[in-house]
Amino acid sequence: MQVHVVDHPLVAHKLTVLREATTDSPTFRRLTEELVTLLAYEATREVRVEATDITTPVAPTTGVRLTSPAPLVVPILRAGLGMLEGMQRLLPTAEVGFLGMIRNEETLKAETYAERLPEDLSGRQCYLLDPMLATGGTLAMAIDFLVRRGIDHITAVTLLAAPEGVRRLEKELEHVDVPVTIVTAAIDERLDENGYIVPGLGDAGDRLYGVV
Ligand SMILES: O=P(O)(O)OC[C@H]1O[C@H](OP(=O)(O)OP(=O)(O)O)[C@H](O)[C@@H]1O
Ligand SMILES: O=c1cc[nH]c(=O)[nH]1
Ligand SMILES: [Mg+2]
Repeated sequence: MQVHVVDHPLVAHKLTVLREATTDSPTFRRLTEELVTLLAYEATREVRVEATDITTPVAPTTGVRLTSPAPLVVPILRAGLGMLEGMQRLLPTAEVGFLGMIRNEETLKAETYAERLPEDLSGRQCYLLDPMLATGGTLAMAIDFLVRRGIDHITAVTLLAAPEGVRRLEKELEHVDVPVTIVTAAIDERLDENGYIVPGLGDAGDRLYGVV
């Protein structure tokens, strides 16, 4: 597994405003989208392309275009939904599938409550979207699910990651053949006793969509 922390002053600035407890929900949603677009630029470095012949107004030349089928983008509901538009801005032709997952607040174990993905995922490249990699349980379960369905290249885009979650994913993915990359805006200090990232930004889903 590769971990890529995007080191850029604009990312750091937007993340700082996002973290602030006083940032309201509309601003939080807008900043999430903007951050994802910046992260997506890095996350799509290995997007599959193929050579294509074109003719400019001046001369024929060879360029590249995204291979078909287009990559699959999978936001993990709820909070990952806030990242979808930012990702689609860079990959407008991507197909979108959905995974609904929730972490049990007591056991911290992830559960899947919804799944809507294309039937055939074999040989597909996938971008998983979830702002928070905390214990890593949610992403580990999502990655396992996608690999079993045939996805053969995964990039998970997160806003924040905890060192504990990154270590867990590294361990759990040791025997997974599919290449997995985590692209994140920051790796924070630690998890607290409730499994929240410290300093973090609180509950991403609640800050995007309200407390349920
Ligand atoms: O790494 P983990 O310890 O598994 O925690 C991270 C998960 O927790 C949050 O979702 P939550 O369960 O709060 O659902 P929500 O998006 O509906 O708020 C977050 O969006 C991740 O999916
Ligand atoms: O800090 C955290 C941990 C899990 N989920 C969140 O939304 N925030
Ligand atoms: Mg939540």
